[in-house]
Amino acid sequence: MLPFPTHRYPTFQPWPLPDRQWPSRQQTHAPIWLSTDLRDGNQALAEPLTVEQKLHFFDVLVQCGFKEIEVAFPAASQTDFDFVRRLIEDGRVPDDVTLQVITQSRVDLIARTFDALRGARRAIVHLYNATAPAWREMVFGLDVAGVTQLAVDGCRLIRKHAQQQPDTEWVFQYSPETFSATEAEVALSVCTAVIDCWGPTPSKPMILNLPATVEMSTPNTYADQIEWLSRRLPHRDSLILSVHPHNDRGSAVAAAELAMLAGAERVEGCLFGNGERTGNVDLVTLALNLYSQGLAPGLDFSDIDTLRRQVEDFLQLPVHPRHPYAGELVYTAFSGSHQDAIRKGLAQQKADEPWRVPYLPIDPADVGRSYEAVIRVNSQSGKGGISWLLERHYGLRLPRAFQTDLSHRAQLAADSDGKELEPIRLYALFEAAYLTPANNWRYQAHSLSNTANGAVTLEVQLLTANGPCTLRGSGQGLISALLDALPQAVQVLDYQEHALASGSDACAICYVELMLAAGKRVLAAATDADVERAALRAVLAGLTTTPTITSAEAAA
Ligand SMILES: CC(=O)SCCNC(=O)CCNC(=O)[C@H](O)C(C)(C)COP(=O)(O)OP(=O)(O)OC[C@H]1O[C@@H](n2cnc3c(N)ncnc32)[C@H](O)[C@@H]1OP(=O)(O)O
Ligand SMILES: CC(C)C(=O)C(=O)O
Repeated sequence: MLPFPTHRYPTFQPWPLPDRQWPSRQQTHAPIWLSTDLRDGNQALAEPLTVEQKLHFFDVLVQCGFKEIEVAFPAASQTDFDFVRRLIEDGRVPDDVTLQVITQSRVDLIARTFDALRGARRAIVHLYNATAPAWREMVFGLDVAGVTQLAVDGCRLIRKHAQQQPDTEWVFQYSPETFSATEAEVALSVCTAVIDCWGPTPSKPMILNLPATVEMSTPNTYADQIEWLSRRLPHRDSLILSVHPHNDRGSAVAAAELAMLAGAERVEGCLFGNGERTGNVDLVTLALNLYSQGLAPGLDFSDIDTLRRQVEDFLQLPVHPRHPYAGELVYTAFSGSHQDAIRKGLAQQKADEPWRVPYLPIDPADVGRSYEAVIRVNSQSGKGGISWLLERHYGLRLPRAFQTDLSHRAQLAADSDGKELEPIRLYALFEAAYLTPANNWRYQAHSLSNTANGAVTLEVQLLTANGPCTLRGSGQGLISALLDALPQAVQVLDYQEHALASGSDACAICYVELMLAAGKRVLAAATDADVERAALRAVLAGLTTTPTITSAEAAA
């Protein structure tokens, strides 16, 4: 890289718009969407789609709810031409969907474009030519008047062909390609010439599409360009102002959003941001950004995973795991404090109230994602996430001391495994630490009877290494009777129980935190179909099991 890149990359000069209005506007509705997956997206593939693939992709786009779909550059290849014919001849275009095709301003290409569209109910013919200085000088060898003439000639020719096929409802679209790199006055004069040539009316508007063919500047600068032009264009009420942002600087979505505030009524882009170089603007992100602000996007992405897989399959390109809304990892929290907040948020979120769950911009369920994927555990995770997973998958509602203790065990396991801990692994850690007594004697049976003074007496049969043995005690309840029966001094610091999901053999779980002799704190648990047995077995399991918590952990 150059130490001083000033001369190689001159700073982009914004168009002058000191009284810009767009920063204080708010988006109130979705734009008209145009999917150019089958044209701009397709032209960016190493292996462009076949007719069959395009047909399938077209159906997917229709299912998403697109009403305008740029399906081809029909004059570019036989495949594109045949595809347009198949759509029309096989009657595959729903009545509320309009086909769009693109052409350069060349006599033969325009003629072939109209041949491809013969018999279409309604079609948008999209004419483009670049207008920015580098393209004028290096590509066309033309001055401003020359590129203006190229556009006007194309417009006239399109009108002539349209008149020859009067059964189709024609819509004209013009793009000053490289608009955002064009000088303000040049963009205005070329667009004005084309508008005057076509003669749109409010009832028969034309589409004026203003591409950021190469993203040249910050999104606010693009928005200024859109507002600057929008205010000066003739016949503004007869124009549908459209934008077509590319993502060279990684800010195409922001550029489209600000452009809409600045007056754009229509957005052209691709699913998941496919397209030339760094891609076209991602329509999924744009639409779901609107959705997350309470605006109906008019596109349906309620099964985002299926859509993502379909598109990956068509394009043979992966969608990044962190792609907004659609990536495999975007509804997943690994880090402890995020997991804790999400778990608390999900527990408190009510179905019919505004979405407030921390760290999740939308409810994953709205796009068909499951809650299971929200929290995953690795060495960066804390007790909140671990508890949430054990609750989701095994119905365990861990008391706080267990959460803290198990999270330390999980940290050690994650460090030594060197990978994510699945719920089954977490349960195994829980089982080994608290459910599996490390002592060599086992509960066999018990009997509990009430005494006249409201107390209870308890008899517990154990099987020890030396044979059967019976413990006897009495107290105000089951646990105090058991403590009375035990030969050693034991204190129960915490006792909690809850029912487990029906259908399992074990229908209750008891958790105990015990204080043994010499200040040793122990955690133990037991599951059982009978809650009394679960309680007794939990305390008995704790007497010699290894799980201990340090005083620092206990304080936490
Ligand atoms: C930004 C965009 O995405 S615009 C859309 C771009 N999409 C595509 O190009 C995909 C399909 N294109 C193609 O298959 C081919 O380019 C074709 C079939 C359209 C044309 O092919 P060819 O004529 O063989 O060649 P090629 O593309 O190299 O032609 C460039 C010529 O077109 C001219 N040209 C480029 N754009 C335009 C335009 N909008 N209007 C008129 N002429 C144009 C160039 O100046 C150049 O002219 P020259 O040959 O006199 O120097
Ligand atoms: C022709 C236009 C709309 C285009 O594809 C672009 O500028 O990227």
